[in-house]
Amino acid sequence: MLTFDEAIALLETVVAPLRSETLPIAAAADRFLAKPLAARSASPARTVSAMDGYAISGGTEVAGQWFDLIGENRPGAEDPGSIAPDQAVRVLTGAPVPQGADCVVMQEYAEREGSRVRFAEGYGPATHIRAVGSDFAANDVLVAAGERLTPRAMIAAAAADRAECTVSARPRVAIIATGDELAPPGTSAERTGSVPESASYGVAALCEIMGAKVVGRFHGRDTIDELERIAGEALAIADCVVVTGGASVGDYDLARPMFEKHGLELVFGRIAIKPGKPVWLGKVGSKLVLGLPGNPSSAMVTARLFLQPLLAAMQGGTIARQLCFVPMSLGASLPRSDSRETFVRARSSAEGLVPAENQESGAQSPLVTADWLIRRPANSPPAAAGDLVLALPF
Ligand SMILES: Nc1nc2c(c(=O)[nH]1)N[C@H]1C(S)=C(S)[C@@H](COP(=O)(O)OP(=O)(O)OC[C@H]3O[C@@H](n4cnc5c(N)ncnc54)[C@H](O)[C@@H]3O)O[C@H]1N2
Ligand code: MOO
Repeated sequence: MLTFDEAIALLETVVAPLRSETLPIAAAADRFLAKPLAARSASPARTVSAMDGYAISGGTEVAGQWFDLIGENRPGAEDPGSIAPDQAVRVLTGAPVPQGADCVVMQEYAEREGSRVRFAEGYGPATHIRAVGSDFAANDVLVAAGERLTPRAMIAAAAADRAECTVSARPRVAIIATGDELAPPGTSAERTGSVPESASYGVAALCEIMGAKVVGRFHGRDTIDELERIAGEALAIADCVVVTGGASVGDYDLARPMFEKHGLELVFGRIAIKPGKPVWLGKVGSKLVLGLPGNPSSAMVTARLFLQPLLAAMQGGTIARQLCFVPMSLGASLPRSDSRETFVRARSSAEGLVPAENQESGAQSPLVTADWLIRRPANSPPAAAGDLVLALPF
């Protein structure tokens, strides 16, 4: 069996960024940039005040000295003017400072008398002046290709002063849940032996959060004819097909066979991880097919570990960014781990990461609060509260 890292390396070889499109900045939130976004001009474009106060020269050493107040600069003022050493200009936050000024004194320190102003001791050492280009220079790349336009990055994107940007198209994903026993939520109690189909709901939500568009949802019964037909329909409408269940070695595990007629080329199958051993990846022409185990915890863990990086990479994002495991402190102990590399579902708390009690692949209720995955190498010894572990937001 492959290791997790070997499987991810293979995934990286088969995923390519999709087509791109140009959008108005306002419509590009949450999308991945396909072309770098460079600043049209510097920010600030002129040297400006960071406070409401008075621009003077003489720095922070002139407490008590009177200055002649010769004018006022507001944000947007076209001509910043200039001052001599005994003069001051009233400035508002964001206003250009006059030539010759080297300090803005906050108005809380000012004493005004007619058209004169002086300042109390202690107004320094900050000069409250933002130098031209101190945030970024003209032509600086503010958002690199492959970055996502998060709410934070949207600020920088708009600050670049461009009306449009070029982003990757949203991957179209079709999801197929396989299994005779599955029933849509709300109908399972009506049929003895059925279980609510849950795995695809987590997968679909993850797709949306990752910027993909879910273009089809299918439920396939465990007959090869029906599954082959559904596989064909899903491949026709999607860039990526995710199939849940039927991934293991049982007589009715048809997730891979259903794509064989369509020309499936396997990229990897069966990984030495727990949960998620049966996860597999294939290609049908330019389309990717990801097979997730049916057990809901396994499906969600493998969606996080494989589908999330895959969707990012289809949009030009980096896989490493999606799999950045960070050192975290354990909030409770962990037993010795299995002979497979293990991804422990845990919830964050003020004490550190607390592993969920139920680590069964079929468990569903712990997923609500398990917001981290702890990565444990195969055969790890027991770990105690306070120990550092590597973990990934889940
Ligand atoms: N002899 C072996 N048996 C199993 C092995 C093995 O190596 N040898 N692997 C086990 C592992 S690990 C996993 S994980 C499961 C996964 O198997 P499948 O992907 O084939 O999943 P199914 O058999 O279709 O279903 C397993 C389980 O999950 C429920 N399920 C399936 N789909 C959904 C869904 N969309 N929503 C909710 N629940 C779902 C299904 O009813 C079963 O209970 O195989 C082990 N077996
Ligand atoms: O590897 Mo399976 O996903 O543990 O139950």
